[in-house]
Amino acid sequence: MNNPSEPRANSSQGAPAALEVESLSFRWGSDQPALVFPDVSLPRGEHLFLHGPSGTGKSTFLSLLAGMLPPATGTIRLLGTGIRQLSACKRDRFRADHIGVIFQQFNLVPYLTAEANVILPCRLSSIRKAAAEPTPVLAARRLLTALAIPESQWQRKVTQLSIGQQQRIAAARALIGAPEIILADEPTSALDSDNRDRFIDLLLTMAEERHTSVLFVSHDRALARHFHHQIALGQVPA
Ligand SMILES: Nc1ncnc2c1ncn2[C@@H]1O[C@H](COP(=O)(O)OP(=O)(O)OP(=O)(O)O)[C@@H](O)[C@H]1O
Repeated sequence: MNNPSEPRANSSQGAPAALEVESLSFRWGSDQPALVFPDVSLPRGEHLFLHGPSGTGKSTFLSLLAGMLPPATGTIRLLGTGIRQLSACKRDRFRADHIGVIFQQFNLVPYLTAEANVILPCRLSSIRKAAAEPTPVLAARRLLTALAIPESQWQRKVTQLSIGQQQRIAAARALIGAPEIILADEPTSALDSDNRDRFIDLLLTMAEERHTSVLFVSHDRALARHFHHQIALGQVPA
């Protein structure tokens, strides 16, 4: 393990941390137990591996961080912005501009081609579009190539692709336009070992080059060695 540790307090010359979480909890219903999450402060450009048994709330945590669920208690700041203090419209804009999310269920647009799905964030955000160099189409093709999606598949609807190919399309969509934060929920669950290693290499190389912060959720503890920090979510609530 490469010096795994709790993510440390932000230290980069007063710049806001990529991610700051304090006293966060959530309840799926009034009859459901509270999910209680650890405090996290992840500096810009660093990456964090999150693991824990099934049902401990890893996906819920990512949805809270992405501003898609309202916490019961606590605060979440992304790049210094209180995500829940934004209006719904501004929150959507913030997410589109600054966060690449890889959902466990991929959330691809079924009637769009593989290439069009990857380009989508550039249609939703002028910041992502400007950062997708030299053009969104060429940036998308470069990512598809790097993730070993054959050119013959690029113009096919995503529903016609294998599950492992769909997961790599979802990964490319999160990476395009170099968002400052990547939230990845089990992003390698459907990949064979070659494709898993290729994706982690690409993700962490891009993170290094672009100073991107990554929160990577996985059951596979063997992957933790690739990341600066790791934390575990504790017990499945009774
Ligand atoms: N949409 C939902 N409605 C009600 N309860 C939910 C919902 N999604 C998750 N839960 C509950 O919240 C708890 C945490 O679920 P979550 O999916 O966040 O865990 P997880 O650690 O990501 O699990 P896994 O590793 O199996 O993906 C579980 O008890 C689950 O039943």
